[in-house]
Amino acid sequence: MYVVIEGIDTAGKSTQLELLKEKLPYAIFTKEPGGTPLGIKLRTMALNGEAKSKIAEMFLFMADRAEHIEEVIKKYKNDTIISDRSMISGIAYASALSIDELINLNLIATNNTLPSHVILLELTPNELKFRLSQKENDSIELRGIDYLINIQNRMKETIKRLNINHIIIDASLKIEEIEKKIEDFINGE
Ligand SMILES: Nc1ncnc2c1ncn2[C@@H]1O[C@H](COP(=O)(O)OP(=O)(O)OP(=O)(O)O)[C@@H](O)[C@H]1O
Ligand SMILES: Cc1cn([C@H]2C[C@H](O)[C@@H](COP(=O)(O)O)O2)c(=O)[nH]c1=O
Repeated sequence: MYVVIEGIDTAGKSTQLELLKEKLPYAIFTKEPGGTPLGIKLRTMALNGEAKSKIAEMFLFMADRAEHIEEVIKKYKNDTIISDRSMISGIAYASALSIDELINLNLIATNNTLPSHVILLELTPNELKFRLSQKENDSIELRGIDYLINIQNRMKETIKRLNINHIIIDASLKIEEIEKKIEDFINGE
């Protein structure tokens, strides 16, 4: 089982992952970007805004993804893998290209490996504004509310086009309510 938790910055992914770690101690927890030794270096480059070209930035994330698929997802394919982000973020955030072009490029990077379960935490613009105001923002978060809400719409469109098994959860619900919905989805209920 290859489960991914998706959502724009501050949607609550880390909060839910911490709860899942307690519940599923046998699962492999991983993330993009930065789930491998090479990925840690690529993550720093991408998030520090070192690439001036949007296409170069996209390839930094895509190199991270290709390494992550090979070194983590394929290696543990018979286990329960839970990943913070996936190619869905890759396609949604790389808004310089069309979704169809990005699907093709990402299927090369992932060797056609798709998640079996996608959990998307969906934020309202107001809740996003509040949560961003409560933290120090990295170079991507500094792009603002409209940018991130557009990315969230692209995430929904990407999930639709890939036709993946998924659940969209209102990220403003109470933490325990979200936790229960995720648990039921993973357990196939
Ligand atoms: N259901 C919730 N209701 C209210 N606040 C929440 C909820 N879930 C998480 N938060 C708060 O929102 C903030 C962002 O949460 P978290 O770090 O889990 O998000 P994230 O999706 O992992 O963010 P990022 O992608 O930026 O790392 C934290 O302050 C967290 O406590
Ligand atoms: C996979 C991926 C991620 N991003 C962006 C999304 C976030 O702003 C950061 C990652 O930070 P997090 O705290 O680990 O969530 O990177 C992106 O732009 N492109 C991608 O492919």
